[in-house]
Amino acid sequence: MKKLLTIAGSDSSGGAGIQADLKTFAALGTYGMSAICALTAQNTQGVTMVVNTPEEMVEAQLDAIYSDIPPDGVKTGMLSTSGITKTVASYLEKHLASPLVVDPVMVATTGAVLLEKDAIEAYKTKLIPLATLITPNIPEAEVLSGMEIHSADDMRAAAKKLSLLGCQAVLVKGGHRVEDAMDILYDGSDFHVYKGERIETDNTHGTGCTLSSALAVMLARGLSIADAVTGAKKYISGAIKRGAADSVGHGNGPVHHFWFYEDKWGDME
Ligand SMILES: Nc1ncnc2c1ncn2[C@@H]1O[C@H](COP(=O)(O)OP(=O)(O)O)[C@@H](O)[C@H]1O
Ligand SMILES: Cc1ncc(COP(=O)(O)O)c(N)n1
Repeated sequence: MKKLLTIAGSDSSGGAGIQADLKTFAALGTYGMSAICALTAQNTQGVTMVVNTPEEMVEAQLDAIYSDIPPDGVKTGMLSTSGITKTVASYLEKHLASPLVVDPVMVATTGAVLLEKDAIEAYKTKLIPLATLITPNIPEAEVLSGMEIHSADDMRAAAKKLSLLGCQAVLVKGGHRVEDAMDILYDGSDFHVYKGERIETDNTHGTGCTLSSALAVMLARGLSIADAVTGAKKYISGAIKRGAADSVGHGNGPVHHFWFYEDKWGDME
């Protein structure tokens, strides 16, 4: 059994962050672990409070995990501050022995800021160079690359530019483009285009977290980066479709993970 680690923030409403990551790991048949970098008081309508984890506690969680259960795959999500981003990067630089997916979470679907501005430099110089794959959405790719993205060609150019930061591959996610849900991967030599059917729904809370967790699972299982994206995209599309059919909360509802085994177990109502 593969063992997966998420280094991210907690979402009290269970739709994004650590909770989405652990649900994804479980649904895909792996053992999930977590190092919590921030607590958010959050629901489908917004974030009302954030408490950051002390940096020594972030390191203590990582030590507890790595000294006993070294993970086969790792993902990072909300790291909140420059200090936490640097702590995670310097720990992984010494201990990482598996694929790493970096989801550079900056803003929640509901609009709340989840990363302090001065952490961008630490992402670019310390964390991203360690990554197998980074998964910015369009606004995040704009911040990290310093260029505006209006077209698929711009997505390609940004992906190529971001790969120069030293990661192996870049997936620019197109969920924020109104007309489609097309993602573009640059794997260091070639571009791969993943065309998704756009599902009409506001229930997209947790899409990025879920996709990056599924990617970490696929990479831990030894798939190529291009095949890992195909697999993870299939998982997130199913989860968005199921979330669209069964709303939770009063705002941007979450995606649902039980679609993956619903045929077998039913929805247990
Ligand atoms: N309405 C949608 N229909 C289909 N796929 C979507 C939709 N919204 C997002 N996706 C897909 O979900 C994944 C996460 O993308 P995105 O929402 O852009 O990330 P983030 O949550 O980081 O903003 C991508 O593969 C994207 O194409
Ligand atoms: C703790 C936490 N981490 C990440 C996100 C981003 O979520 P999304 O997947 O919707 O971009 C979030 N809203 N909360």
